[in-house]
Amino acid sequence: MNILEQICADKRVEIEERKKLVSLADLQAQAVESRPDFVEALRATPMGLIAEVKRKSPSAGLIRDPFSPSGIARGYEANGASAVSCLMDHTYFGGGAEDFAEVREAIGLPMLYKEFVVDSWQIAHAKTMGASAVLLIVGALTDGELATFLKEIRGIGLQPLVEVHDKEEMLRAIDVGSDCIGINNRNLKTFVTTLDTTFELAAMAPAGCTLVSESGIKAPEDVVQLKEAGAHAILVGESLLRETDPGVAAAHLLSLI
Ligand SMILES: O=C(O)c1ccccc1NCC(=O)[C@H](O)[C@H](O)COP(=O)(O)O
Repeated sequence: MNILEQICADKRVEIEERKKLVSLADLQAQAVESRPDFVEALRATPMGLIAEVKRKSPSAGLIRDPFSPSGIARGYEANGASAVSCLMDHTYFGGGAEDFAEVREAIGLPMLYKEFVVDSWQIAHAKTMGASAVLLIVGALTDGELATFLKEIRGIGLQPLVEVHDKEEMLRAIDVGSDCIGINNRNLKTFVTTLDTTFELAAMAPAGCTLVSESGIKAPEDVVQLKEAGAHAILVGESLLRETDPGVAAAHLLSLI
């Protein structure tokens, strides 16, 4: 089993346990305020920045300690981020609902529910948490699951960010009608990370689609190259979180755009 399969297998068990405490119907019955538009925010500047809040990852290990989700997110907001991605997974990324709620309270930017979605429960949960967008990883889903989850996310007024890593996944994302596609430069099976993934796949994105380049983005020059390749936005975590002031690092990353 590769790491993505392992995370998703564990996630299915976790969600079954969580459903025993809060059912899908309970989540769907909760009244929720509408949240700011994620895609509109990404398209409002020459290069949208989705800045990530995560403590650790399987590829990088511990990234930042001590860790203040709200402090980091406020820094991102003050320094030009368009949206914040918050990791929901605790086991592998050290995140969770507490981090998401803390960030939600601290900032007004749209938030991405960055999770390994394998069950409709998570989509309803994203809405109750105040997310604007939900990640769907094509490599972790069947075509049927992808279509169902995409419809459910849109049906409750949220926006799907559909993540791909190769040509076949890009075609699957397009076939199902994705209009916001994230090209992950990291192979989630091997952890090999190269911006060439975006350079190779960007031209496949349909006209009108919002294109996000994800992972391994470190320097202002990377951002210029990704924009030239057709990316409208970038998703960045580790390179910001390893700096003393992640907000200032975010501003620097966008400094050549
Ligand atoms: O990053 C990992 O190790 C990882 C492993 C398995 C599944 C997902 C994983 N990462 C998710 C991401 O791709 C990143 O959190 C995101 O794109 C930001 O990447 P980076 O700027 O390189 O932190």
